[in-house]
Amino acid sequence: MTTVPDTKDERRDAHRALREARQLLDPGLRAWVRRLPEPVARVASYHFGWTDSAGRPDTAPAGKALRPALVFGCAEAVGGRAADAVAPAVAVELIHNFSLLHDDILDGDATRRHRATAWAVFGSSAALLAGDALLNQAGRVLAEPGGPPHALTGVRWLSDATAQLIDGEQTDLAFEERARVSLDECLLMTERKTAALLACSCALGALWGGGDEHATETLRRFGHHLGMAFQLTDDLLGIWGDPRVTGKPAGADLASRKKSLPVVAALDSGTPAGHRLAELYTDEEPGEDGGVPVDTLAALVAEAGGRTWAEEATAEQLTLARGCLTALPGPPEAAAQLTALVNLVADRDH
Ligand SMILES: CC(C)=CCC/C(C)=C/CC/C(C)=C/COP(=O)(O)OP(=O)(O)O
Repeated sequence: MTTVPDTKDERRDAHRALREARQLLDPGLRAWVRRLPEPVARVASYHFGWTDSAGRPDTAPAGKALRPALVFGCAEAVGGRAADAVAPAVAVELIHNFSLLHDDILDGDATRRHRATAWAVFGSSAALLAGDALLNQAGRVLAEPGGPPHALTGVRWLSDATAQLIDGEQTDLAFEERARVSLDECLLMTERKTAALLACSCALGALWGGGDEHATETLRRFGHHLGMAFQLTDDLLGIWGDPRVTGKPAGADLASRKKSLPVVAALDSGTPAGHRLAELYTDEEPGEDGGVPVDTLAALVAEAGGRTWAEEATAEQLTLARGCLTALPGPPEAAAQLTALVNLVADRDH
């Protein structure tokens, strides 16, 4: 959504990195999901796009695998091998998908990745338990007997990131009940809900790649900035994204009165459009017919400067992320691949 100095080559590199991450990740991820009891294995398998609602093999979109790509990229950026970092890549993808399964129930979202959400197909109880099962498997993946000596550190980091994710989610939900939320509060919620897991993915990759403390903490910071930019873009797509590309209904965040970053920036702007938006957000709850058209709300967010603020904040976070990649100990191609992923986040449309 933001204009970046991108090239076709970089974009091709980034897509290749995501494809390769998916290939390296999938056998391990499938094996850990297969170990789950029925019916949670079937619900999880549907959620990942491997089977349809009747349990028949399917090839539905399984997600971008951004977090695993960061694990692998950061392992290589400190001079290690991506193939040695499969366990943390599987673990972060399990946590990510636990959070999506639960998030769809909490938000009542009926569509994800262009198909019906797991709860919409199998019911809330089944989807809730499938999420629980993925969360539990993530810890097991890292704590497997015979793992590396730093495995326990990895378990602690992942557990810390998951605690932040849960806290961020509950804060996000609490915002919906509040008339006013400050931008600082919203940024902190974003850091916890989204950036913490991306930062952890990068740190785990560096740890499994044998990086020293300085490189590992630099890459954790890289993941934090990339995560902030990722959620800012997600919030922009949640209002102005093309539903045919995002796989979610148009303006879904506005219809559910989410206090996402562009909305909070608009509400905080002190402009007439911001005041009008505040009246509509609090006084007119979405009714049977959806209440105020989301187009009206989206126009007010833009008029109050919320869209421009979010685009500028995204660009700032991406610049900070790129700045973390200048002096890494691994081969330059590995840092270049991470830069390509940054540009892909900058340019993402789903
Ligand atoms: C505890 C709990 C319920 C937490 C919820 C946290 C939550 C859903 C945060 C949103 C993060 C986000 C932008 C996900 C989309 O990731 P993506 O675009 O990488 O997804 P993909 O895998 O489909 O590509």
